[in-house]
Amino acid sequence: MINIIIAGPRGKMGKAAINMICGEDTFRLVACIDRINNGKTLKEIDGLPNLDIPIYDDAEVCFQSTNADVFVDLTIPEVGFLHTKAAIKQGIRPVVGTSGFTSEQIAELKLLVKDNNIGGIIAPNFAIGAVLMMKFAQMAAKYLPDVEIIEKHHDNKLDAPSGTAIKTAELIREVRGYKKQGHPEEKETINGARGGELDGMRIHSVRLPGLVAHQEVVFGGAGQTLSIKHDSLNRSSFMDGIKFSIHKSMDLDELVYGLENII
Ligand SMILES: NC(=O)C1=CN([C@@H]2O[C@H](COP(=O)(O)OP(=O)(O)OC[C@H]3O[C@@H](n4cnc5c(N)ncnc54)[C@H](OP(=O)(O)O)[C@@H]3O)[C@@H](O)[C@H]2O)C=CC1
Ligand SMILES: O=C(O)C1=N[C@H](C(=O)O)C[C@H](O)C1
Repeated sequence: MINIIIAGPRGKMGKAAINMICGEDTFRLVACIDRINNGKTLKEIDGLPNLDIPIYDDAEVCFQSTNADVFVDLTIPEVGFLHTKAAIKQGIRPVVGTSGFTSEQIAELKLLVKDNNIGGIIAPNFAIGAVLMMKFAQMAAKYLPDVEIIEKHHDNKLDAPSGTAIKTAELIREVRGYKKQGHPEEKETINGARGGELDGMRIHSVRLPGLVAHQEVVFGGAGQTLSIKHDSLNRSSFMDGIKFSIHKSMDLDELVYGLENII
């Protein structure tokens, strides 16, 4: 039995993850972290399972008072980072879905995990289709190095570009390095028209109501283009990846960044 704490239980991902965890025979939800509802239990919150699971607003108090194996964070980067540090210091294995951590923060967490002799996972995207899209894009970039990334999300998303778009660009960078793209003398007449830039790759973030999570990686070569596209149509797309990561985190002895490294 794996004892699990979740932060962000009222969020879109938190709710879906709680339902998934409560339906698994080998998982036991033991506490939640929520900035409101301290001292209440899950069953007192509308839309959450009718369970006597305690809720804490203070992550450190939660980790010190609860016997847990794995901590799942589905919040926002600023608090998610603090939660994750506190969990690791308590020897609780992190499974982080929250996007928007900087590379410096990820490096700091990797060291902390090593120092505490545990393992864990930070996954910019838990959907297997998205992981394949990123890997296929990395394969294609070896042959078609001119590439732009278009990610589209719901308009409640706080971070831009998405964690998935950053991870995609990082994977492509591993095979092609820096490459200046577009006309050498191109100029924006409206700021941001060419998107954000990572090692010469342009990343365009679209935010609209009605969208969930979508990304297209577009390659261009002489007389041809190649598009690799993934769509998450609802949040069930992420649940198998979270389930897998919780199990896998129990065997890891390092903090892995990206599901592609362990599937
Ligand atoms: N890795 C993956 O596959 C996926 C990752 N994500 C990421 O997961 C995270 C959550 O996404 P989603 O569920 O859609 O977002 P929601 O906005 O629906 O939920 C976010 C949760 O975080 C809580 N929260 C926000 N601010 C604070 C704060 N200052 N202190 C404590 N809690 C806070 C919210 O509580 P409150 O209501 O009080 O603000 C809410 O419960 C995001 O970072 C998103 O990018 C999303 C989908 C897939
Ligand atoms: O906020 C979201 O919704 C998502 N966030 C993750 C990201 O930033 O890549 C994963 C997925 O795209 C959904």
